[in-house]
Amino acid sequence: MDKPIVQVAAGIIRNEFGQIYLTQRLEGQDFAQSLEFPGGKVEAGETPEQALKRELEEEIGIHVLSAFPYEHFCFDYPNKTIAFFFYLVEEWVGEPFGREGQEGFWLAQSELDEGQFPPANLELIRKLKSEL
Ligand SMILES: Nc1nc2c([nH]c(=O)n2[C@@H]2O[C@H](COP(=O)(O)OP(=O)(O)OP(=O)(O)O)[C@@H](O)[C@H]2O)c(=O)[nH]1
Ligand SMILES: [Mg+2]
Repeated sequence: MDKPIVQVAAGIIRNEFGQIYLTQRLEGQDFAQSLEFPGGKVEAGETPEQALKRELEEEIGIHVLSAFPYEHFCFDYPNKTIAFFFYLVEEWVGEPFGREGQEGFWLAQSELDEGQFPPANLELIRKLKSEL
């Protein structure tokens, strides 16, 4: 059987100090405990940008004012293929926090460590670090 293709929209939320807001995936989720860029699955009838805005409200309680496409790629996991839409978010209202009980924190872009993220994030983290 063909693997399902899931679309995921996530935000690279960067503040005026060049820090990025990350959250830790919860116990019971896939890749529990690994770090992630907040976001989630695009639902039927949504554009990736609409999904991004909804997910960032739900997961970290911010209202996104503008988001720019940063990277789009597909990654094959054993059980599914994920089509990722990563956005750079530098304008929002509210202070992000782990609204679903997950840990959240700011980290300097230079301190990102690809080893702490799911494998799909490898090239993205390298790109973010290479741009400094
Ligand atoms: N949000 C996010 N998901 C990622 C990243 N990297 C990565 O491999 N993923 C994978 O992409 C999928 C995202 O789905 P999710 O679990 O966040 O979906 P969701 O928020 O809609 O949650 P739900 O399905 O529990 O309601 C997961 O399989 C997750 O492991 C990332 O940086 N951010
Ligand atoms: Mg999510």
